[in-house]
Amino acid sequence: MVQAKTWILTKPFEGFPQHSDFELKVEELPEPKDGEVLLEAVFISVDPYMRLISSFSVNKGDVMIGTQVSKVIKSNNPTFPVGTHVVASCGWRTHTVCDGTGLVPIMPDWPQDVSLSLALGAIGMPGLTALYGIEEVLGLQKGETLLVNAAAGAVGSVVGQIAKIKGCKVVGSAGSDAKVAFLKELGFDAAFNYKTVGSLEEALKKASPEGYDCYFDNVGGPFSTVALQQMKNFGRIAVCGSISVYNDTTPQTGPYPYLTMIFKQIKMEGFMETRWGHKDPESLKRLMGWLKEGKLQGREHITKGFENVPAAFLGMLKGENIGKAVVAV
Ligand SMILES: NC(=O)C1=CN([C@@H]2O[C@H](COP(=O)(O)OP(=O)(O)OC[C@H]3O[C@@H](n4cnc5c(N)ncnc54)[C@H](OP(=O)(O)O)[C@@H]3O)[C@@H](O)[C@H]2O)C=CC1
Ligand SMILES: CCCCC/C=C\CC(=O)/C=C/C=C/C=C/[C@@H](O)CCCC(=O)O
Repeated sequence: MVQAKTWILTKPFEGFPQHSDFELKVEELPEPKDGEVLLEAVFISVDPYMRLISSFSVNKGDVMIGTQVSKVIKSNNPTFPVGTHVVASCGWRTHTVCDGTGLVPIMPDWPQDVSLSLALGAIGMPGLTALYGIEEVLGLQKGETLLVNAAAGAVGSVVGQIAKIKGCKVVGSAGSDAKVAFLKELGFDAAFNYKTVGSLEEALKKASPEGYDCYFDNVGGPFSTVALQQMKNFGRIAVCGSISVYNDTTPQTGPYPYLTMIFKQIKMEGFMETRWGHKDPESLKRLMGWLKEGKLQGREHITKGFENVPAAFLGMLKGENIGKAVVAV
Protein backbone atom coordinates (compact mmCIF):
# COMPACT_ATOMS: atom_id res chain seq x y z
CA MET A 1 0.00 0.00 0.00
CA VAL A 2 1.40 3.43 -0.99
CA GLN A 3 0.53 6.66 0.76
CA ALA A 4 0.21 9.67 -1.55
CA LYS A 5 0.79 13.16 -0.21
CA THR A 6 -1.51 15.69 -1.90
CA TRP A 7 -2.09 19.44 -1.74
CA ILE A 8 -5.80 20.17 -1.73
CA LEU A 9 -7.57 23.49 -2.13
CA THR A 10 -9.41 24.57 1.02
CA LYS A 11 -11.45 27.13 -0.98
CA PRO A 12 -11.41 28.67 -4.49
CA PHE A 13 -8.92 31.56 -4.72
CA GLU A 14 -10.10 35.07 -4.11
CA GLY A 15 -7.63 37.85 -4.87
CA PHE A 16 -3.96 36.93 -4.39
CA PRO A 17 -3.76 33.23 -3.29
CA GLN A 18 -2.77 32.58 0.32
CA HIS A 19 -0.91 29.72 1.98
CA SER A 20 -4.10 29.00 3.94
CA ASP A 21 -5.87 28.18 0.63
CA PHE A 22 -3.92 24.89 0.62
CA GLU A 23 -3.84 21.89 2.95
CA LEU A 24 -1.55 18.85 2.91
CA LYS A 25 -3.47 15.55 2.96
CA VAL A 26 -2.37 11.93 2.88
CA GLU A 27 -4.30 9.38 0.81
CA GLU A 28 -3.98 5.56 0.80
CA LEU A 29 -3.68 4.38 -2.78
CA PRO A 30 -4.95 0.99 -4.02
CA GLU A 31 -2.61 -1.39 -5.84
CA PRO A 32 -2.67 -0.74 -9.62
CA LYS A 33 -5.14 -3.07 -11.37
CA ASP A 34 -4.80 -4.60 -14.85
CA GLY A 35 -3.94 -1.82 -17.33
CA GLU A 36 -2.97 0.59 -14.53
CA VAL A 37 0.32 2.10 -13.37
CA LEU A 38 1.64 3.68 -10.17
CA LEU A 39 3.42 7.01 -10.76
CA GLU A 40 5.88 8.76 -8.46
CA ALA A 41 6.32 12.52 -8.94
CA VAL A 42 9.88 13.70 -9.68
CA PHE A 43 9.23 17.35 -10.66
CA ILE A 44 6.03 19.38 -10.22
CA SER A 45 5.27 22.45 -12.32
CA VAL A 46 3.79 25.66 -10.94
CA ASP A 47 2.23 27.84 -13.64
CA PRO A 48 0.14 31.03 -13.84
CA TYR A 49 -2.85 29.26 -15.45
CA MET A 50 -3.37 27.31 -12.19
CA ARG A 51 -4.36 30.59 -10.53
CA LEU A 52 -7.12 31.11 -13.10
CA ILE A 53 -8.45 27.60 -13.49
CA SER A 54 -8.59 27.03 -9.75
CA SER A 55 -10.90 30.03 -9.37
CA PHE A 56 -13.67 28.44 -11.37
CA SER A 57 -13.13 24.76 -12.12
CA VAL A 58 -11.71 23.39 -8.87
CA ASN A 59 -13.87 22.91 -5.80
CA LYS A 60 -12.99 23.09 -2.13
CA GLY A 61 -11.29 19.80 -1.21
CA ASP A 62 -10.09 18.98 -4.74
CA VAL A 63 -6.43 18.19 -5.34
CA MET A 64 -4.76 21.26 -6.87
CA ILE A 65 -4.43 20.93 -10.66
CA GLY A 66 -1.11 20.77 -12.49
CA THR A 67 1.39 18.80 -14.50
CA GLN A 68 4.40 16.83 -13.30
CA VAL A 69 7.24 14.69 -14.57
CA SER A 70 6.75 11.34 -12.92
CA LYS A 71 8.31 7.88 -13.00
CA VAL A 72 6.36 4.64 -13.41
CA ILE A 73 7.25 2.61 -10.31
CA LYS A 74 4.69 -0.22 -10.73
CA SER A 75 3.09 -1.23 -13.99
CA ASN A 76 0.31 -3.50 -15.23
CA ASN A 77 0.25 -1.61 -18.52
CA PRO A 78 2.74 -2.71 -21.23
CA THR A 79 2.70 0.76 -22.84
CA PHE A 80 4.33 2.23 -19.70
CA PRO A 81 6.90 -0.21 -18.26
CA VAL A 82 8.52 0.41 -14.86
CA GLY A 83 11.17 3.12 -15.16
CA THR A 84 9.34 5.08 -17.90
CA HIS A 85 9.21 8.86 -17.33
CA VAL A 86 6.06 10.69 -18.37
CA VAL A 87 4.49 14.14 -18.25
CA ALA A 88 1.22 13.68 -16.36
CA SER A 89 -1.61 16.08 -15.59
CA CYS A 90 -2.42 14.58 -12.20
CA GLY A 91 -2.09 17.65 -9.99
CA TRP A 92 -0.07 18.37 -6.86
CA ARG A 93 0.44 14.83 -5.57
CA THR A 94 3.45 12.60 -4.89
CA HIS A 95 1.87 9.33 -6.12
CA THR A 96 -0.92 8.51 -8.54
CA VAL A 97 -2.60 5.33 -9.75
CA CYS A 98 -4.03 5.73 -13.26
CA ASP A 99 -4.81 3.75 -16.40
CA GLY A 100 -2.33 5.61 -18.63
CA THR A 101 -4.89 7.88 -20.34
CA GLY A 102 -3.34 11.28 -21.06
CA LEU A 103 0.19 10.29 -20.02
CA VAL A 104 2.79 11.72 -22.40
CA PRO A 105 6.10 9.79 -22.44
CA ILE A 106 9.21 11.97 -22.31
CA MET A 107 10.43 12.39 -25.89
CA PRO A 108 12.71 9.60 -27.17
CA ASP A 109 16.50 10.18 -27.03
CA TRP A 110 16.26 12.69 -24.16
CA PRO A 111 19.97 13.39 -23.46
CA GLN A 112 21.37 11.98 -20.18
CA ASP A 113 22.89 15.34 -19.26
CA VAL A 114 19.64 17.34 -19.66
CA SER A 115 17.41 17.49 -16.57
CA LEU A 116 13.97 15.95 -17.06
CA SER A 117 12.54 19.05 -15.33
CA LEU A 118 12.98 20.87 -18.65
CA ALA A 119 10.05 18.79 -19.95
CA LEU A 120 7.94 21.20 -17.86
CA GLY A 121 9.82 24.27 -19.14
CA ALA A 122 11.90 25.13 -22.21
CA ILE A 123 11.36 21.64 -23.72
CA GLY A 124 7.75 21.47 -22.61
CA MET A 125 4.54 23.50 -22.50
CA PRO A 126 6.15 26.96 -21.92
CA GLY A 127 8.73 26.39 -24.69
CA LEU A 128 5.97 25.31 -27.08
CA THR A 129 3.95 28.40 -26.14
CA ALA A 130 6.91 30.60 -27.06
CA LEU A 131 7.49 28.79 -30.36
CA TYR A 132 3.83 28.77 -31.47
CA GLY A 133 3.31 32.38 -30.43
CA ILE A 134 6.27 33.45 -32.53
CA GLU A 135 5.74 31.23 -35.58
CA GLU A 136 2.01 30.57 -35.78
CA VAL A 137 0.58 33.79 -34.34
CA LEU A 138 3.14 36.53 -35.01
CA GLY A 139 4.87 35.07 -38.07
CA LEU A 140 8.02 36.87 -36.85
CA GLN A 141 10.45 37.67 -39.71
CA LYS A 142 14.23 38.17 -39.71
CA GLY A 143 15.17 41.80 -39.04
CA GLU A 144 11.95 42.65 -37.21
CA THR A 145 11.81 44.14 -33.70
CA LEU A 146 9.96 42.20 -31.00
CA LEU A 147 8.87 43.28 -27.53
CA VAL A 148 8.21 40.68 -24.81
CA ASN A 149 7.19 41.21 -21.18
CA ALA A 150 7.58 38.86 -18.20
CA ALA A 151 10.69 38.30 -20.32
CA ALA A 152 12.78 36.52 -17.68
CA GLY A 153 10.10 33.92 -17.03
CA ALA A 154 9.45 30.47 -18.46
CA VAL A 155 7.72 31.58 -21.66
CA GLY A 156 9.30 35.04 -22.05
CA SER A 157 12.91 33.86 -21.80
CA VAL A 158 12.34 31.32 -24.58
CA VAL A 159 10.47 33.90 -26.70
CA GLY A 160 13.47 36.24 -26.62
CA GLN A 161 15.97 33.49 -27.41
CA ILE A 162 13.96 32.14 -30.36
CA ALA A 163 13.58 35.68 -31.70
CA LYS A 164 17.38 36.08 -31.56
CA ILE A 165 17.82 32.71 -33.34
CA LYS A 166 15.56 34.13 -36.06
CA GLY A 167 17.77 37.22 -36.46
CA CYS A 168 15.50 39.76 -34.80
CA LYS A 169 16.02 42.70 -32.48
CA VAL A 170 14.58 41.81 -29.05
CA VAL A 171 13.47 44.11 -26.25
CA GLY A 172 12.42 42.59 -22.92
CA SER A 173 10.90 43.94 -19.75
CA ALA A 174 11.07 42.27 -16.35
CA GLY A 175 10.49 43.07 -12.68
CA SER A 176 13.99 43.20 -11.16
CA ASP A 177 17.54 44.28 -11.99
CA ALA A 178 18.74 40.67 -11.61
CA LYS A 179 16.20 39.65 -14.26
CA VAL A 180 17.38 42.46 -16.56
CA ALA A 181 20.98 41.25 -16.18
CA PHE A 182 19.83 37.73 -17.07
CA LEU A 183 18.10 39.03 -20.24
CA LYS A 184 21.34 40.74 -21.31
CA GLU A 185 23.21 37.43 -20.73
CA LEU A 186 20.68 35.77 -23.03
CA GLY A 187 21.51 38.25 -25.79
CA PHE A 188 18.48 40.57 -25.60
CA ASP A 189 19.33 43.82 -27.42
CA ALA A 190 17.66 45.92 -24.74
CA ALA A 191 16.04 45.15 -21.41
CA PHE A 192 14.60 47.24 -18.60
CA ASN A 193 13.03 46.90 -15.15
CA TYR A 194 9.43 48.03 -15.62
CA LYS A 195 9.10 48.63 -11.87
CA THR A 196 11.83 51.28 -11.76
CA VAL A 197 11.87 52.97 -15.19
CA GLY A 198 9.54 55.79 -14.22
CA SER A 199 7.98 56.21 -17.64
CA LEU A 200 7.21 52.96 -19.46
CA GLU A 201 6.51 54.96 -22.62
CA GLU A 202 9.99 56.53 -22.52
CA ALA A 203 11.64 53.15 -21.78
CA LEU A 204 9.94 51.56 -24.78
CA LYS A 205 10.85 54.52 -27.03
CA LYS A 206 14.46 54.49 -25.85
CA ALA A 207 14.81 50.74 -26.45
CA SER A 208 13.40 51.01 -29.96
CA PRO A 209 12.80 54.57 -31.20
CA GLU A 210 11.39 53.22 -34.49
CA GLY A 211 8.69 51.19 -32.65
CA TYR A 212 7.84 47.49 -32.61
CA ASP A 213 6.78 45.09 -35.37
CA CYS A 214 5.71 42.40 -32.93
CA TYR A 215 4.60 42.31 -29.29
CA PHE A 216 4.47 39.01 -27.36
CA ASP A 217 2.21 39.93 -24.45
CA ASN A 218 2.39 37.86 -21.25
CA VAL A 219 1.19 40.59 -18.91
CA GLY A 220 -1.76 42.61 -20.32
CA GLY A 221 -3.34 45.42 -18.26
CA PRO A 222 -1.81 48.93 -18.16
CA PHE A 223 1.51 47.69 -19.63
CA SER A 224 -0.28 46.72 -22.83
CA THR A 225 -2.18 50.00 -23.02
CA VAL A 226 1.17 51.79 -23.23
CA ALA A 227 2.93 49.18 -25.41
CA LEU A 228 0.18 49.22 -28.01
CA GLN A 229 0.88 52.90 -28.71
CA GLN A 230 4.50 51.99 -29.58
CA MET A 231 3.60 49.50 -32.32
CA LYS A 232 4.60 50.22 -35.92
CA ASN A 233 1.97 50.35 -38.64
CA PHE A 234 0.78 46.81 -39.42
CA GLY A 235 2.21 45.61 -36.09
CA ARG A 236 1.19 42.18 -34.79
CA ILE A 237 0.37 41.32 -31.17
CA ALA A 238 0.25 37.79 -29.73
CA VAL A 239 -1.90 37.81 -26.58
CA CYS A 240 -0.38 34.93 -24.67
CA GLY A 241 -1.23 35.81 -21.08
CA SER A 242 -2.50 38.60 -18.90
CA ILE A 243 -0.90 37.87 -15.54
CA SER A 244 -1.26 41.44 -14.27
CA VAL A 245 -5.01 40.88 -13.86
CA TYR A 246 -5.23 37.23 -12.71
CA ASN A 247 -5.65 38.23 -9.05
CA ASP A 248 -8.11 41.07 -9.71
CA THR A 249 -11.41 40.78 -7.90
CA THR A 250 -13.28 43.23 -10.16
CA PRO A 251 -13.74 42.75 -13.94
CA GLN A 252 -11.37 44.54 -16.34
CA THR A 253 -12.60 47.74 -17.95
CA GLY A 254 -11.01 49.95 -20.69
CA PRO A 255 -9.07 51.82 -21.94
CA TYR A 256 -10.18 50.81 -25.37
CA PRO A 257 -7.33 51.06 -27.90
CA TYR A 258 -9.43 50.57 -31.02
CA LEU A 259 -8.66 53.89 -32.72
CA THR A 260 -4.91 53.21 -32.52
CA MET A 261 -5.52 49.70 -33.85
CA ILE A 262 -7.46 51.11 -36.79
CA PHE A 263 -5.02 53.92 -37.65
CA LYS A 264 -1.98 51.63 -37.35
CA GLN A 265 -3.81 48.61 -38.84
CA ILE A 266 -2.65 46.41 -35.97
CA LYS A 267 -3.48 42.71 -35.78
CA MET A 268 -4.03 41.19 -32.31
CA GLU A 269 -4.66 37.50 -31.64
CA GLY A 270 -5.17 35.56 -28.43
CA PHE A 271 -3.97 31.98 -28.41
CA MET A 272 -3.60 28.79 -26.38
CA GLU A 273 -0.56 26.63 -27.09
CA THR A 274 -2.81 23.52 -27.15
CA ARG A 275 -4.13 24.65 -30.60
CA TRP A 276 -1.01 23.18 -32.26
CA GLY A 277 -0.78 19.98 -30.18
CA HIS A 278 -0.45 17.92 -33.38
CA LYS A 279 2.92 19.65 -33.96
CA ASP A 280 4.29 19.05 -30.42
CA PRO A 281 6.60 16.06 -31.13
CA GLU A 282 8.34 17.87 -34.01
CA SER A 283 8.43 21.19 -32.11
CA LEU A 284 9.96 19.59 -28.99
CA LYS A 285 12.71 18.11 -31.21
CA ARG A 286 13.45 21.60 -32.58
CA LEU A 287 13.61 23.11 -29.08
CA MET A 288 15.89 20.27 -27.92
CA GLY A 289 18.06 20.81 -31.03
CA TRP A 290 18.57 24.49 -30.11
CA LEU A 291 19.33 23.50 -26.51
CA LYS A 292 21.98 21.00 -27.62
CA GLU A 293 23.51 23.55 -30.02
CA GLY A 294 23.81 26.02 -27.11
CA LYS A 295 21.40 28.50 -28.76
CA LEU A 296 18.70 28.03 -26.11
CA GLN A 297 19.17 28.14 -22.34
CA GLY A 298 16.58 26.49 -20.12
CA ARG A 299 17.09 28.49 -16.93
CA GLU A 300 15.07 27.17 -13.98
CA HIS A 301 14.08 28.36 -10.53
CA ILE A 302 13.97 25.11 -8.53
CA THR A 303 12.31 24.78 -5.12
CA LYS A 304 13.05 21.61 -3.19
CA GLY A 305 10.47 19.45 -1.43
CA PHE A 306 6.82 18.54 -1.98
CA GLU A 307 5.92 20.44 1.19
CA ASN A 308 7.02 23.64 -0.57
CA VAL A 309 4.80 23.40 -3.69
CA PRO A 310 2.34 26.11 -2.50
CA ALA A 311 5.26 28.41 -1.56
CA ALA A 312 6.79 27.88 -5.03
CA PHE A 313 3.44 28.72 -6.66
CA LEU A 314 2.94 31.88 -4.59
CA GLY A 315 6.57 32.87 -5.22
CA MET A 316 6.10 32.55 -8.99
CA LEU A 317 2.98 34.75 -8.86
CA LYS A 318 5.00 37.32 -6.86
CA GLY A 319 7.77 37.27 -9.50
CA GLU A 320 10.48 35.51 -7.45
CA ASN A 321 11.44 33.17 -10.31
CA ILE A 322 14.09 33.66 -12.97
CA GLY A 323 13.29 31.09 -15.65
CA LYS A 324 10.81 28.28 -15.15
CA ALA A 325 9.48 27.74 -11.61
CA VAL A 326 9.60 24.01 -10.79
CA VAL A 327 9.52 21.92 -7.62
CA ALA A 328 11.95 19.01 -7.25
CA VAL A 329 9.99 16.49 -5.20
N1 LIG B 1 -1.57 31.11 -24.02
C1 LIG B 1 -0.94 30.05 -23.61
O1 LIG B 1 -1.07 28.95 -24.19
C2 LIG B 1 -0.04 30.15 -22.42
C3 LIG B 1 0.02 31.32 -21.75
N2 LIG B 1 0.86 31.48 -20.67
C4 LIG B 1 0.91 32.79 -20.05
O2 LIG B 1 2.21 33.31 -20.25
C5 LIG B 1 2.54 34.19 -19.19
C6 LIG B 1 3.88 33.80 -18.60
O3 LIG B 1 3.77 32.49 -18.05
P1 LIG B 1 5.07 31.75 -17.48
O4 LIG B 1 6.20 32.05 -18.37
O5 LIG B 1 4.70 30.36 -17.21
O6 LIG B 1 5.29 32.48 -16.09
P2 LIG B 1 6.63 33.21 -15.60
O7 LIG B 1 7.71 32.22 -15.47
O8 LIG B 1 6.85 34.39 -16.49
O9 LIG B 1 6.23 33.68 -14.13
C7 LIG B 1 5.28 34.66 -13.93
C8 LIG B 1 5.92 36.06 -14.02
O10 LIG B 1 4.91 37.02 -14.24
C9 LIG B 1 5.36 38.27 -13.78
N3 LIG B 1 4.26 38.95 -13.07
C10 LIG B 1 3.60 38.51 -11.99
N4 LIG B 1 2.67 39.41 -11.62
C11 LIG B 1 2.77 40.45 -12.47
C12 LIG B 1 2.11 41.69 -12.60
N5 LIG B 1 1.10 42.07 -11.78
N6 LIG B 1 2.48 42.52 -13.60
C13 LIG B 1 3.47 42.16 -14.44
N7 LIG B 1 4.14 40.99 -14.38
C14 LIG B 1 3.78 40.15 -13.40
C15 LIG B 1 6.54 38.01 -12.84
O11 LIG B 1 7.71 38.47 -13.51
P3 LIG B 1 8.24 40.00 -13.33
O12 LIG B 1 9.20 39.97 -12.18
O13 LIG B 1 8.90 40.27 -14.62
O14 LIG B 1 7.05 40.86 -13.04
C16 LIG B 1 6.58 36.51 -12.72
O15 LIG B 1 7.88 36.01 -12.57
C17 LIG B 1 1.39 34.12 -18.20
O16 LIG B 1 0.54 35.22 -18.44
C18 LIG B 1 0.70 32.83 -18.55
O17 LIG B 1 -0.64 32.82 -18.18
C19 LIG B 1 1.67 30.47 -20.24
C20 LIG B 1 1.64 29.26 -20.88
C21 LIG B 1 0.74 28.97 -21.98
C1 LIG C 1 -5.70 25.41 -19.61
C2 LIG C 1 -5.40 26.84 -19.19
C3 LIG C 1 -6.46 27.88 -19.48
C4 LIG C 1 -6.18 29.25 -18.84
C5 LIG C 1 -6.01 30.35 -19.85
C6 LIG C 1 -5.40 31.55 -19.28
C7 LIG C 1 -4.24 32.13 -19.59
C8 LIG C 1 -3.30 31.66 -20.57
C9 LIG C 1 -2.50 30.53 -20.02
O1 LIG C 1 -1.77 30.69 -19.05
C10 LIG C 1 -2.61 29.27 -20.70
C11 LIG C 1 -1.99 28.17 -20.27
C12 LIG C 1 -2.13 26.91 -20.92
C13 LIG C 1 -1.66 25.79 -20.36
C14 LIG C 1 -1.87 24.46 -20.88
C15 LIG C 1 -1.53 23.40 -20.19
C16 LIG C 1 -1.76 22.02 -20.66
O2 LIG C 1 -0.67 21.62 -21.47
C17 LIG C 1 -1.91 21.07 -19.50
C18 LIG C 1 -2.98 21.49 -18.52
C19 LIG C 1 -3.55 20.29 -17.75
C20 LIG C 1 -3.50 20.36 -16.25
O3 LIG C 1 -2.72 21.08 -15.65
O4 LIG C 1 -4.23 19.60 -15.63
